[in-house]
Amino acid sequence: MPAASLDVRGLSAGYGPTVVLEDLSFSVPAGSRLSILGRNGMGKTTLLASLMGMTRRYGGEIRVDGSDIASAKSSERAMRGIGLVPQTRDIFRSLTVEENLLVGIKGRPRSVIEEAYEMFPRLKERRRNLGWQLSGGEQQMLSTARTILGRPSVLLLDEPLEGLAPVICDELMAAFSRLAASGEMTILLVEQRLESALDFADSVMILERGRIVWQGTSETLRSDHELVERYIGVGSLH
Ligand SMILES: Nc1ncnc2c1ncn2[C@@H]1O[C@H](COP(=O)(O)OP(=O)(O)OP(=O)(O)O)[C@@H](O)[C@H]1O
Repeated sequence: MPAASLDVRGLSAGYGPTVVLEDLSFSVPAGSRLSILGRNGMGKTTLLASLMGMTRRYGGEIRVDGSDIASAKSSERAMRGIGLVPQTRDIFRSLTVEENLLVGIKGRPRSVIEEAYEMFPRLKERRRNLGWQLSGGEQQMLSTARTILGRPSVLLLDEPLEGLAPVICDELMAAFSRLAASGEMTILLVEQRLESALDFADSVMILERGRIVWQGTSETLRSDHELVERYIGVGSLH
């Protein structure tokens, strides 16, 4: 599937009776990259989960290449091109790397696993290791690779760098940039590391208490220290 556009209009969502996201509207053109920023607990994970159909929706539209998927179940959204790499790095701990990847190929030939190994050569070295034997960085690579083997047209990455060593973060960000440059996916990245988020994205959205408080280009945000301090935190930019 080629990259798809994402248009969200008036999205309100939450958990049970709790409304977390209120009236969000934004657009991400096909093949572009959006970083989603904001302090802890502001609704970033809830937004990605809502795009994947894992929360309760109170209203609004979610259009992928123009067609509304807001009422579709998670499994149907996955079929229609949404792929989520969750913050929890969901992998099967008792399966090998290769078995985990086989789960992600969705009916494509087994040989496509090589695409994952090309993206993350470390996974090839570890292909017979069990999920629980992997480092945090390798688990993130596996979780990402498994989602990507399903060829999503809109990829959602939830804090992929959390808790990882700088050298692994660089490796992952380079892989995400290569994916974005391929033009095959539209990518939404939730990331606390501001420099990485700005380097990666064309545009940025800041959430505060479940609302969008700022949208603009990475360049504009990078040069506006007051804005960064107000919504993200003092000393976030180096
Ligand atoms: N399963 C849940 N049930 C009820 N409330 C929840 C649930 N998950 C998150 N929340 C609440 O929703 C709000 C937004 O949380 P969310 O995890 O989306 O924020 P976040 O910006 O991703 O934060 P972080 O950077 O810490 O991951 C918080 O007030 C949180 O307590």
